[in-house]
Amino acid sequence: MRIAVYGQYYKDNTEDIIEKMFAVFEGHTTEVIFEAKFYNAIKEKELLKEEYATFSNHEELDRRFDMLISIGGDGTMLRSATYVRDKNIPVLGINAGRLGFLATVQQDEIETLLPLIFENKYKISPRTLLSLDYEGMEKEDGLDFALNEITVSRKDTTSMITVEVKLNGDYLNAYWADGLIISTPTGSTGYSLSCGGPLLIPEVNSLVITPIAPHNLNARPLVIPDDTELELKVSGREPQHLISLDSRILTVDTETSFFIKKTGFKINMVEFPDEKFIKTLRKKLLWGEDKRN
Ligand SMILES: NC(=O)c1ccc[n+]([C@@H]2O[C@H](COP(=O)([O-])OP(=O)(O)OC[C@H]3O[C@@H](n4cnc5c(N)ncnc54)[C@H](O)[C@@H]3O)[C@@H](O)[C@H]2O)c1
Ligand SMILES: Nc1ncnc2c1ncn2[C@@H]1O[C@H](COP(=O)(O)OP(=O)(O)OP(=O)(O)O)[C@@H](O)[C@H]1O
Repeated sequence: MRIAVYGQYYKDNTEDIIEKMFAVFEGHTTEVIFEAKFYNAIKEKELLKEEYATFSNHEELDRRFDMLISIGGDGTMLRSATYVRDKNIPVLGINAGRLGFLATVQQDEIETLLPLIFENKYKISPRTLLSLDYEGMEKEDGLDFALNEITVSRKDTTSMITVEVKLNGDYLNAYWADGLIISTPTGSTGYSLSCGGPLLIPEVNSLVITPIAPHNLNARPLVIPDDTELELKVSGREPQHLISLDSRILTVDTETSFFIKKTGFKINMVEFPDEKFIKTLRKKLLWGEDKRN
């Protein structure tokens, strides 16, 4: 099996994770490739018994790899998507962070769950992504699509912005707010949820438009079909505003029309039979903890 490994940080618990992971790899024919910066951090600590090949960007990650293992939190999973892009390489997240909605394999589950990938005992959960486009946009790496959400927000000001939204060319609304979130089902448990948006099961073919602190109190989160093409335009006191794609940020001139639609590819997340999305939801949202039910 050809496995790519990615992590953003080297922390105290990285050593334990790497050791457990390689203990599982032993006894299986594996070809491992590391993201270069993560590899250098691990190498410095003399954790590895042999030398490994590295990749530094998505072009260097070979399409024929069978899986990418992301070591970190949800933020690291989001960044993993920028390496995998349209390559169809399944992504498995080992959670070294806190919440772990996307990185679902906990550190103490590595020895029990990781062997299942060699026995083909896992499912793929395909996740919808969003793409961004506007005139003059520079297609920088990782700045043209999002797994969680695309957000517009104010920049260098406390005053609200007005976000005009059209759906397939039809005028929907002008949101007067701190910003607006266009979320995928995956992102529905992230920023959108914090702003009152609904939870969506990953397989649902929908997107959510969630205003961030709207001043018009009758503006509400709206669920739309995921084949909708959105056109947004921001006006406000400042000459520029921000657009975020997951954890990545762009500065854009106000009055620029920009377009959001789902990408032609999906990110394949690895899901184990005992770690399905609804179980993660129950665990993370503490459902069932209320002693009255
Ligand atoms: N107020 C908020 O809730 C808020 C604000 C900004 C960004 N975010 C989320 O953070 C993401 C970026 O992550 P980061 O690590 O770079 O930022 P970060 O370090 O600020 O972490 C944000 C938190 O959001 C969680 N998160 C990320 N994706 C999630 C998902 N799909 N479901 C449930 N929780 C999720 C992470 O586990 C983390 O606890 C954004 O895509 C956005 O969804 C949330
Ligand atoms: N490779 C790693 N090894 C060990 N610990 C890590 C690694 N990557 C991340 N962490 C720990 O997880 C924390 C969060 O990581 P990350 O930025 O990926 O996730 P996050 O978006 O903040 O999400 P979460 O809330 O799930 O932790 C880091 O501050 C760090 O403590």
